[in-house]
Amino acid sequence: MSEKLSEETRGPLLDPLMRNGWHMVEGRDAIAKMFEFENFVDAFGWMTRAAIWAEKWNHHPEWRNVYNRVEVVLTTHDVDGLSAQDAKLARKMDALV
Ligand SMILES: C[C@H](O)[C@H](O)[C@H]1CNC2=NC(N)=NC(=O)C2=N1
Repeated sequence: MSEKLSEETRGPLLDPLMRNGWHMVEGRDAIAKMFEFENFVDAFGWMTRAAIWAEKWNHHPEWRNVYNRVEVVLTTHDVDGLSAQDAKLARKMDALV
């Protein structure tokens, strides 16, 4: 079961992500990033690879694809905020680019 990140634990987990293009979503305890690819097929292929990990970890993104861009929002619905699962999936998404 995920736990909501505390003020003490969120810094070390989120700071590296913030340095890599992720940002807090205004008004939500969530992180977001816009991924841009060469074309639609590259974007969709990346989504497919990310989806396999999301399903394996039972932790799913909120995402929107328009042509070569994918806007991703990560938060943990079960705890109504950010958990370590979000940081883990964000790291994996960055690694899959
Ligand atoms: C029933 C199912 O295991 C839960 O709804 C899982 C599915 N995927 C999830 N994804 C995300 N982002 N947050 C969750 O709390 C979550 N919970």
